[in-house]
Amino acid sequence: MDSLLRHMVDMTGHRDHTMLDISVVSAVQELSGAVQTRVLTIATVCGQKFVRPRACIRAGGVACPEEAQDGNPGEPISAFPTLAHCLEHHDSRAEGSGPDGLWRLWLPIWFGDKADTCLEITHERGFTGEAIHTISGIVSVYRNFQNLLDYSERDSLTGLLNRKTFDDQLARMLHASDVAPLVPGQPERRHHGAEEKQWLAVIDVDHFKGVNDRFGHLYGDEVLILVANLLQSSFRAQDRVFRFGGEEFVVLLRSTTLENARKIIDRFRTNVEAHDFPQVGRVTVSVGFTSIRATDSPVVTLGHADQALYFAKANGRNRACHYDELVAKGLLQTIAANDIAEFF
Ligand SMILES: Nc1nc2c(ncn2[C@@H]2O[C@H](COP(=O)(O)OP(=O)(O)OP(=O)(O)O)[C@@H](O)[C@H]2O)c(=O)[nH]1
Repeated sequence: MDSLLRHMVDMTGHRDHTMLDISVVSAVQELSGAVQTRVLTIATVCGQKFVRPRACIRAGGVACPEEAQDGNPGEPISAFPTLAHCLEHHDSRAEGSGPDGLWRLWLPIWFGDKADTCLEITHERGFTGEAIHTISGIVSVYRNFQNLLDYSERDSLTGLLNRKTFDDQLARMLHASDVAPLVPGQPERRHHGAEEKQWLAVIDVDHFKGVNDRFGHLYGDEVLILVANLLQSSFRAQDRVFRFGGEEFVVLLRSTTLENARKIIDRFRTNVEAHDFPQVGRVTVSVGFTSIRATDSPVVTLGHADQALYFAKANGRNRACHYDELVAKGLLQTIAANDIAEFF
């Protein structure tokens, strides 16, 4: 019992999804004597379900997060027929033995009718009723805590990630293996296509004060919710979309070329322009974007995107401007890091 309590204290002490995943696999692994315990992400891509490990621990091994690989959604759910059947029937658990002779227990984490996380426990023998009871208890605490973390990371109006989460996500992006630190005097090392980079875009709704003044705050709020929906449908699953507050949004775009970043951002801008907003009609957005360099602090990167956004606002609105291009053309001055810090 002491061990169970220790694991519960450890699990609920985290304020981060990755650490929470690691502590749940460690707890289940130790208490059930399993061969392997994994947290799986169940992602839906183009209507098809895929399964990807997110954290894993093996007998005698060390728990570790599994790195998501860009563009790889994981294995198709058809490789997990028992789990697929369980999800289809909204069951709370499923068990079965595999071709390797090992026994597996799957416990999907249901939120309403959606389960995008599942615990998988592999054992040499079947599970006793008592073991399933204990594991299910741990999974319930994990589920509640995950819900709490989600709530604290999201903006209550739009459901997008909030400003508080941004610094952490940007730091992770900077530490990801595909962002190579720049060594002065040496060319940038790249892991994907020659021109692939990470990008940060700041998006601001044009003349939003006018929307509130003419139609009232309720319609203003609805515009923000619809813009958030358009953001989520216009960007890819591996990109991250945040509401920074008010009518300002930020997107982190993963590994893509300048040409693609421009195309994706412009597709979003035209999607907003073409959308018929109830009562309000036409709404437009301005965007400033910049590449993310490992040598620049988050404040400097945000400052660059903001400078490009203000240029877009001052030059007609309803347009997307690229910071580095404006600087190269002499249309923007680079501001020293100290001066940018004073703005924030
Ligand atoms: N409805 C609603 N309005 C908000 C919210 N947060 C901020 N606002 C309003 O957003 C407006 C922002 O106006 P401004 O910063 O003057 O900018 P703008 O009118 O969009 O003009 P430009 O950015 O120059 O195109 C203000 O009137 C705020 O009160 C919110 O959550 N809901």
